Amino acid sequence: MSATGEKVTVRTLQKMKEEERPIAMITAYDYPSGKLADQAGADILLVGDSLGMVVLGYDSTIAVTLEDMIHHTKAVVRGAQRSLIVTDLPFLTAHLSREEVLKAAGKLVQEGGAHAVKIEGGEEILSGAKACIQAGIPVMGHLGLTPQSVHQLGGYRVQGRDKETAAKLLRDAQLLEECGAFALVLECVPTELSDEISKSVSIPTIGIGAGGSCDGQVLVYHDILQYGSNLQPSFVKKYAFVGDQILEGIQHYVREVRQRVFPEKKHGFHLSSQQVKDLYGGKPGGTMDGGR
Ligand SMILES: Nc1nc(=O)c2c([nH]1)NC[C@@H]1CN(c3ccc(C(=O)N[C@@H](CCC(=O)O)C(=O)O)cc3)CN21
Ligand SMILES: CC(C)C(=O)C(=O)O
Ligand SMILES: [Mg+2]
Repeated sequence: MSATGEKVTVRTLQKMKEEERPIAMITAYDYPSGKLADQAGADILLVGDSLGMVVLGYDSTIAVTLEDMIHHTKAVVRGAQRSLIVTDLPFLTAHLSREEVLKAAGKLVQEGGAHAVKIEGGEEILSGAKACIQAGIPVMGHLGLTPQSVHQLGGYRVQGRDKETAAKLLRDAQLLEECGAFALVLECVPTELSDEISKSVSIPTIGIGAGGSCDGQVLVYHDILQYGSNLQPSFVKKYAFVGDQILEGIQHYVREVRQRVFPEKKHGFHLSSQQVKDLYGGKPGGTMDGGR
C-alpha cells in the first residue's frame, strides 16, 4: 500500500476498511495517467469505460468495446507499479452467458494485465460475476448510477431517492458481497443511503457522488485535473487546471514557430567545422550555417 510501497491487493483494501483508512481510487486511461496516478499513491487505478467519453469523445460509454478496454488497460499496466488495476467490463458484456462473461473478463486480465474487473449492476449480473470469482478473477461491483444504462435511467441522475430503489440498492449490495465481490462502487446515491450500505456490508464501498461515509472515493482523472473534460458533475472537486496549462503551452509554441523564435540553435544538430570542410569544401551554402 501507499505507506509502505507494497503492491495493493484486494486483501489490502479489506484491511483498509477494517482499519478505517480511506481508499483513494482514480481513473487512468493510458501510460502517463497510469504512471502519475500510481506515483501519486492512488490505491486503485480504474480503467473506466468513461474513457469512451473522456479520451475518445463519445457522448456515452455505450460505444466502448472490449478491444478498447484491453488496449487502454495494457497502457495503464505499463505505467503502473504499485496500484491495483481494475478494468470495466464494457456495455452488455455482463448480460451475456456465463461463458461469454468469463471470456471477456479473462481477456482483460490475461491480455490486458488487469488485476480485477468491475461490473455494473446488481442481481442481474450475479451469475456472470460468480463465474469470474470462481475462476480467480476478483470482481468489483458498481451500483446506483450505472452509466451503461443511461437510456433506461433517462440521464445521469442520482439514484436511490425513493424507498423501493433504495431497498433494491441495499439488497444488491448484500447480494454482491455474498457472491464474493471484493468491493463496491456506489455512484450518485444520497449520502444517507451510501452510509447505510457501507455499514451493512463488510467489503469496502467506494463512492463517486455518494458522500463521505463510503470507505473510499473515486473520481475521473480528467475531471479533478480539469483536463479537457466535457462533463462537469457537481460532485467533482478540481485539484489542478491542466487544460489551461496545455492550452497556454501550445499557444506559446504556435506563436514562436510563426515568429521564428523557435527553434533556437540549441534545438538543432550541428556539424564540426572540419566536417563542414570535408563535406562542402569549406564553403557551406547559405542554408548550412545552422540558422539563427
Ligand atoms: N468525465 C466524466 N466524469 C464522470 O464522472 C463520468 C463520465 N465522464 N462518464 C461516465 C459517467 C457519467 N457520470 C456522470 C455524468 C454526469 C453526472 C451529473 O451531471 N449528475 C448531476 C446529478 C443530477 C441529479 O440531481 O440527479 C450532477 O449535478 O452532478 C453524474 C455522473 C459519471 N461518469
Ligand atoms: C466513474 C467510474 C466509477 C467508472 O465506472 C468509469 O470511470 O468508467
Ligand atoms: Mg465505468
